[in-house]
Amino acid sequence: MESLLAASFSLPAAAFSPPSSLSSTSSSPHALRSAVAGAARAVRCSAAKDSILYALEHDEMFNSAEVIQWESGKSINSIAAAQGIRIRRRCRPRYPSEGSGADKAVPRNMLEQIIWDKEVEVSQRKAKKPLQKVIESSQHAPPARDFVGALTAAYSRNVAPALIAEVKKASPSRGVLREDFNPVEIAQSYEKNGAACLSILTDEKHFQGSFENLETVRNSGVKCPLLCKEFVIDIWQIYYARSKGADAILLIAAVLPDLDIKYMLRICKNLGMTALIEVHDERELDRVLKIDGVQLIGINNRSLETFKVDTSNTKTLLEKRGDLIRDKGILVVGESGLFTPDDVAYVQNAGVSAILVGESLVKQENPGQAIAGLYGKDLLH
Ligand SMILES: O=P(O)(O)OC[C@@H](O)[C@@H](O)c1c[nH]c2ccccc12
Repeated sequence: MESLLAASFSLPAAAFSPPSSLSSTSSSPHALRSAVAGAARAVRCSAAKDSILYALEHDEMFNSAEVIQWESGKSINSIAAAQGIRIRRRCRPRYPSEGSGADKAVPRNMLEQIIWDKEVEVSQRKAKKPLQKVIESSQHAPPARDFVGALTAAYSRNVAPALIAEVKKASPSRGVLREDFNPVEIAQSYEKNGAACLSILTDEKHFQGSFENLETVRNSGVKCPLLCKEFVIDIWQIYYARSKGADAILLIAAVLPDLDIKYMLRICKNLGMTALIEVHDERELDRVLKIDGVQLIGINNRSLETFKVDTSNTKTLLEKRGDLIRDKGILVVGESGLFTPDDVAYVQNAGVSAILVGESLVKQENPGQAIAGLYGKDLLH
């Protein structure tokens, strides 16, 4: 796994007795970087090594705080748990002192199940197409479109939350939403009826989506910026999404420790992509608000652990943190469970600039025409 934390915690502890120059108070960033590079070169696990060396060579973020975490010998699961993250990772090698960890456990909820399946899927995909190859493909993709720009333009055009319309065939909570599913037709009809951006689900196992859907929509002449709706656990997926034409990608705070979010944000920025960082509760929101460079936060009204939907979640979180969010110039997307003009007005009054809607559109015979029903008016292009 190529995320920075994943890579670092794949290292055997013995490979990681850094020189004393690595102490956070005494070393310069340069000394840190070269010490870390030295340690990385000594590592036998090639995926971890590639990832670290790649990060260093491409001037990815590496600071003393991370090295301290790295040095601490804590597993990603215990670091994540300390940040309030309940979702455990399974496939990452552990420190010997950690015992059997999550290996023999059963998943505690659907999100954990999805993440464990995703770990297997990503490692299989990477075996077929290693990180370097996928980075090369991403460099040949047409440039990323301005996701945030499209949202703000649509907001001022309509004086209503900009629409991110979702191309979604099925979900674990709702089953198949649309039998006759043609992603390009749905995307074109959303665009024609005023969607600012589109969200394309790419998870196959639980949502019946695919990266092929993302790619065909991107190549179909649709101009709206595209969000890759994926369960990202590894930077490989970000480069892959870009190589298939994504302009933005979802990062879920319930799954990713702060350090992974920071690292992934940096990669998105380098690729010209926008990260939509999804939160569901106050603790996740507070974590994300401490991270620099966040432009877009999604408040999911649906818990991915219990699937309970509660639209007042957006309102409650914005009552608590709306001022800080505005001061930071962050745009908020209200996500899930929106069906009527009243729902849209409710989240608009709560302070969102955009909404992310799947089910209530995709279930209608003509998903594009359903947009006017959702807003109670036609949207301008
Ligand atoms: O179909 P709905 O209730 O309108 O929801 C859309 C979107 O918010 C939802 O699909 C979603 C939000 N966050 C996610 C993360 C993964 C998968 C799916 C999602």
